Order: sequence, then structure tokens, then C-alpha cells
Amino acid sequence: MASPESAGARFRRAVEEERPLQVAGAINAYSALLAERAGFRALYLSGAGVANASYGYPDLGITQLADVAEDVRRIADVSPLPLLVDIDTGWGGAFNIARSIRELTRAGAGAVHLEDQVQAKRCGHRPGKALVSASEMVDRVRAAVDARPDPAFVIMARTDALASEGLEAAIDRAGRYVEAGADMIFAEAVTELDQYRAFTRAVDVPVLANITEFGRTPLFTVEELGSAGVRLVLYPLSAFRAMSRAAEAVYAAIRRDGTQREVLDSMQTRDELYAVLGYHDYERKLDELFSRDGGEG
Ligand SMILES: C[C@](O)(C(=O)O)[C@H](CC(=O)O)C(=O)O
Ligand SMILES: [Mg+2]
Repeated sequence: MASPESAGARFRRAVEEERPLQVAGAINAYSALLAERAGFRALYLSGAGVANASYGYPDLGITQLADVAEDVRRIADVSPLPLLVDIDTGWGGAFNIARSIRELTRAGAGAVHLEDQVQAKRCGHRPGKALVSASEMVDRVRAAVDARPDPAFVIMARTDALASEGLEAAIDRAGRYVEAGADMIFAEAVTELDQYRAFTRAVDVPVLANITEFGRTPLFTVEELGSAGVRLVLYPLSAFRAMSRAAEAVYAAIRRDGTQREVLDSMQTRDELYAVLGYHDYERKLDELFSRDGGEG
């Protein structure tokens, strides 16, 4: 029997088959199911999403491997879509990075991105980011590449250098990370389409554009990004931001009105929920397993 395609191989195939590949942020397993139903071919677990949604913390390097791995396991358990995981700085030195790669491979991830900020990292779209040297980041990439148990597992190197060091330095860093073995490049906090063009011309691996809202990057369309040679387009927190806004409105209405009647329209119904979960298939399975001939059922 042929062995099933690894998560890394599935991620690479998605990048080949959809151009550019839209990667949907899913802050939990249920969101992963929703993204799959919307037709996405690949998922993303955001570091900010784990920190904000699972822990109620800001995106400042407070959450760790175990926190992220738990969310990866939950998503990979229910979704067949390949998952790209944000591992911030890898959470330590070479051996910590190696452990992160092995652990997340086991958890079901197909790809990770590792960034060149200092350990006390910040959101990529905030001021005051500090970077490690290019050679220190090269060591991080080497450690990650060396540790992967599956050669198809994708190591994506993220550079945050554009904001502080400028385009040329950021592209130079990207080139060095590719030489060190990075399979793909995450160009963070890019402000112009031409800058993406410069990245994609300079490196011969796929480049990702992070189209996060309310940040430094304009909301370029997938067509615009495709024409600049971008191969992956990321929407890390779009659904989370919308869910949060909807939840605020529902909480406020229930407190204000003493009933949720006015906000029912903004809710997914029970039937819709069950359709997403495949609830009735689970029930049928129970019936098959446990109904006894002639019994009470
Ligand atoms: C992509 C990102 O690393 C994330 O954790 O989702 C964030 C997204 C954001 O804060 O909007 C980042 O760009 O740093
Ligand atoms: Mg992040």
C-alpha cells in the first residue's frame, strides 16, 4: 500500500497547484473546518492568534512550543488541509529549534515559518522590532532544516528587516536564508507591490505576502500579488477579527436588551453548526456500532 502523502508534501503540492496559494488563518479547529468549506487549500496557525485567542496575551513572544503544538494537533486532527505554523523565533537556540521542528511535524504541521527577530519579538507590523544578525538567522535556518524528519516539510524563513534595514538589506538576508536551506521566504511588513516584485525576482523560491489587516501592508488583491510573482498570500487573523467583532456585538446586546433576539441573525444556527461538524455522521456511526437487532435501539 502506498504511504499517505506527508503534510509537508501536501503543503508543497498546494503551492504548486494554486497560484498564488491563498492561506487561511484558522485560530482553532472549528475555524479550520469553516475555511475548508469556503474552499481554501491550505491553513495557517498564527502566533498572534495562539497568543490572543487561546491565551488572551499580546503577540510578544509569550507563548511557547507546547502552547502552539496543542493547537496544531487539534487542527490537524480534524482537517486534511496542510497547515503552515508560525513558530516566531523557534523559541531558543539550535536544539530548541530542532525540537520545535520535530514536535510540530509529529503534531501534524506541514510547514513552519521562523523569523529573524530577537527572542523578545514583536508583531511584524509594530515599531521597535529588533533583529538578530543575518548570520545568527542563518544558524537558525540551518538548525531547522537539519532537524526535519521529513525532507518535504517546509522551512519558511521570515525576514522582518524591511522596516529597519531597508529593501536591499532585506532581500540580501532573504538570499542568505535560501542559501542556508530555507524552502520559502516570508517577506514581512512590505508596503509596496514593487517591493514584492524585487523579492520574487531576487530569490528562486516561493515568496509569501502577509496580507494582515490594520498593519503596514496595503490590502493587495490576490491578482495584484500574483502579478508581482508572489506565490502564497496569507490572511492570518481575518476571520478571528470578524468573530471578535461579532462576539462583542452579541455580548453587548444580551446585556443591553436582556435577550439575544436582536442578534440571532448574526449567529450560525444549530443546523449549520452540525453541518460543519458532520454531527449526523457521528450519530449514525454510534447507531451502527451500538444498535442491537430487535433491541430498544
Ligand atoms: C503573521 C503574524 O506573525 C501572526 O502571528 O499571525 C502577525 C500578524 C499580525 O499581527 O497582524 C505579524 O504580521 O506579525
Ligand atoms: Mg506571528
